[in-house]
Amino acid sequence: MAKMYYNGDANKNYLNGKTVAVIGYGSQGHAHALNMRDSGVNVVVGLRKGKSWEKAEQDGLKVYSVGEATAQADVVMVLLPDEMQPKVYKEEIEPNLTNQALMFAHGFNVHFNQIVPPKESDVLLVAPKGPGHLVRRTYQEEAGVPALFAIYQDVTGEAKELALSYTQAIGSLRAGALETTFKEETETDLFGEQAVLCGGLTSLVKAGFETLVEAGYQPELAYFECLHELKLIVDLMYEGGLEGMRYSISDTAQWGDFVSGPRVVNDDVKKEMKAVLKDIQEGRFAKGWILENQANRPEFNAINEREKEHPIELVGRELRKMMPFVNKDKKKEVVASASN
Ligand SMILES: NC(=O)C1=CN([C@@H]2O[C@H](COP(=O)(O)OP(=O)(O)OC[C@H]3O[C@@H](n4cnc5c(N)ncnc54)[C@H](OP(=O)(O)O)[C@@H]3O)[C@@H](O)[C@H]2O)C=CC1
Ligand SMILES: CC[C@](O)(C(C)=O)C(=O)O
Ligand SMILES: [Mg+2]
Ligand SMILES: [Mg+2]
Repeated sequence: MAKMYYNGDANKNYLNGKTVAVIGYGSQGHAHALNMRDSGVNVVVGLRKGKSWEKAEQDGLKVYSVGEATAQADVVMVLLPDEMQPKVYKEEIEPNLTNQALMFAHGFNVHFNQIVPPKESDVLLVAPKGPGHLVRRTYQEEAGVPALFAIYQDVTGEAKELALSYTQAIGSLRAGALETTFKEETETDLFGEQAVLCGGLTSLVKAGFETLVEAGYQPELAYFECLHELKLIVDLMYEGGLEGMRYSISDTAQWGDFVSGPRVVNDDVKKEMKAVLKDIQEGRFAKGWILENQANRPEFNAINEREKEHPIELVGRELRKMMPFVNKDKKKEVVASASN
């Protein structure tokens, strides 16, 4: 089994007297900044003027331009959207780097050579394995989201101490962290979000919903069956793995799980998953995403608009209005993140 790191493995004083600049205040940025602030770390936020700037100030944080935040920090955590990072790094972060440690939450830009860090800096990543809003919410619940950390460059000999101390300060050592490389983090994160967590899941949900609706069943029922209940089932998997979930479902469901699950996610699906992984490993996915951004995202925007109008979204929006308990906390987060 891989070596796991928990709270007892971190030097909790390592960040004392140091300043951490969190660049960006979106999903991950707000969570890292607030969790570290609440853990007693001196945090500043680096941003451009706008919605996030106002929000970070309202949250009681000190906000500066990206360059000013970088210049005064000992540690610089880059939490801008991946596609924005190379430009902001070149124009505002790099000119203000002396020997600060440079950190990321995803290895994409370093691994695919879009950012070439200076030789004088420790370079590392701390990547929570969960959405930023849950990194914040679980921290407030005295829990945490697991994380990966990786050292790309260790000039001071202290990079691992920093990684662990940082991981502790955002609450992730409560759940456990493990060491990886920039390559492994980048490739597995991209694969997970494309094949399983986001791409695989949304396609599975839509295909199930469409199958029921096309067969004449009520859309509201199909929404409850294929989307709403998914959270309840996944919560059981989160708590007790596949076995824990199967304990709670009927034996009829479990038999259907065994015999029909592999018919749906069959060998052809796995073959396609392997092809997706290969595109990631060989840089084709990264190249396509970089080019899509250079062209101002024509395909991304078109698909995004189309997806918002999918019947499952239309019916879901109406049904959730009648279930305020479903998103009483999330409502605030979604409104806030929509403004980022
Ligand atoms: N989302 C997640 O949960 C996860 C993300 N990651 C990684 O974390 C990193 C951050 O991702 P994520 O949190 O999703 O990013 P977001 O899209 O949520 O970040 C948006 C933030 O970046 C700011 N920003 C954008 N452009 C600029 C700019 N030119 N100058 C200054 N600030 C700017 C925005 O400010 P403004 O309001 O002014 O637009 C906003 O505060 C990425 O590397 C991602 O891969 C890793 C694990 C999970
Ligand atoms: C699953 C998507 C993710 O990788 C994440 C929340 O971990 C991301 O890039 O947002
Ligand atoms: Mg991820
Ligand atoms: Mg990701």
